[in-house]
Amino acid sequence: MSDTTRVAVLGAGSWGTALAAVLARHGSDTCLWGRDAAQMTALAAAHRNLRYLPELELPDTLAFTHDLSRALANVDVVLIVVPSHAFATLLLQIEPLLPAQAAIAWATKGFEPGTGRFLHELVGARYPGRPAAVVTGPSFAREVAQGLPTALTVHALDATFAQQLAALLHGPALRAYSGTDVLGAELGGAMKNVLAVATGAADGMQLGLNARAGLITRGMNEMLRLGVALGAHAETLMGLAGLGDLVLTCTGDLSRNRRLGMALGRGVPLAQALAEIGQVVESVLSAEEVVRLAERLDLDLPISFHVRAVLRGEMTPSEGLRALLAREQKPEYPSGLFESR
Ligand SMILES: NC(=O)C1=CN([C@@H]2O[C@H](COP(=O)(O)OP(=O)(O)OC[C@H]3O[C@@H](n4cnc5c(N)ncnc54)[C@H](OP(=O)(O)O)[C@@H]3O)[C@@H](O)[C@H]2O)C=CC1
Ligand SMILES: O=C(CO)COP(=O)(O)O
Repeated sequence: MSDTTRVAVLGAGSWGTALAAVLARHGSDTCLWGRDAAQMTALAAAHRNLRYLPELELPDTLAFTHDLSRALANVDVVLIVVPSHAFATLLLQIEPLLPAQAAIAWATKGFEPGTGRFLHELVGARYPGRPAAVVTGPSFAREVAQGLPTALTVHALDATFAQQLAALLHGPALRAYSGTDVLGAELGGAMKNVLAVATGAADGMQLGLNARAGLITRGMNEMLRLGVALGAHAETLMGLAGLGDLVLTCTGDLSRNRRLGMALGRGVPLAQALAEIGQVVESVLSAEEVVRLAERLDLDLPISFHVRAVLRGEMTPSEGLRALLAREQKPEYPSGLFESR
């Protein structure tokens, strides 16, 4: 990459806006793209994202556009931050516009809906051989926007690219680590959203702190079981991309997935809870894909399974909880660490 890296951030929601501001502040030549022309004009005029992140004053050096070809002209790196349901379509849209050498990164947490495919699989299939990286870790956009200390991690098969992208993000209040376990990093970020619905629901039902800790720990076990079976490295899942983000999302009320669980636990219908949150809540789609992957591998992931059932409206949170508590008594690790069924 040249001295000043040109980055296009695609997706002008809360996380795309926060990441674009960080990149611009830390010296990258950054352009933020959003699909809504009126919103992008308003953003450029106010130098704030009044809809998604009103508290953040955006740096003067950040450019804005709703024109994809303008956003992608001569870029070194494209960073995709749209919700997972929009990811595949956007990959298709950028194909004719992306410079041949540009690297592809994403901070989206989720899967391709309906297939269980990871986002790196979509990127790899469409752009074989390109440097590709996922940016993940425990990071509420609002806290990053406020300049509060945050640790992120960037994983790419190409360690040099992971390190280069981490260096672009890294700054006084943002520690960016790097690694090469793309699958593990993606799985952690997607699965913690599903597990946060469970802890949120328990908290919404006022089941206490013991229940919360039990669900987080047994949820971590599910993440490890599925991750290791898929080929993830356990240490990735025990790090920022897994445990770190699981703890944040299961305990932090800024989490939309936790808030969804809390609302469901209080008896609020799903549609009403989603409307009140008013932003993307990835667990609704990810729960389907986590269970799909587990079934493919013949793994029993009871918390994830019951979250999916509650999100499908097949059972209430209290029925889900009763079913979890009624499971047979057994050793904590029946067939060795991370391999229990
Ligand atoms: N917010 C956070 O703290 C973090 C979020 N993430 C992840 O980042 C991803 C994006 O989340 P976040 O920014 O929070 O979501 P928000 O709900 O804040 O914003 C979603 C953004 O995506 C845009 N969008 C929706 N559909 C499309 C589409 N089809 N094409 C283009 N743009 C689209 C929306 O545009 P419009 O306004 O026009 O609808 C909006 O700008 C998610 O996968 C999330 O899990 C990861 C880490 C932290
Ligand atoms: O991924 C996040 C923090 O790391 C944001 O979590 P929510 O999507 O639940 O708000």
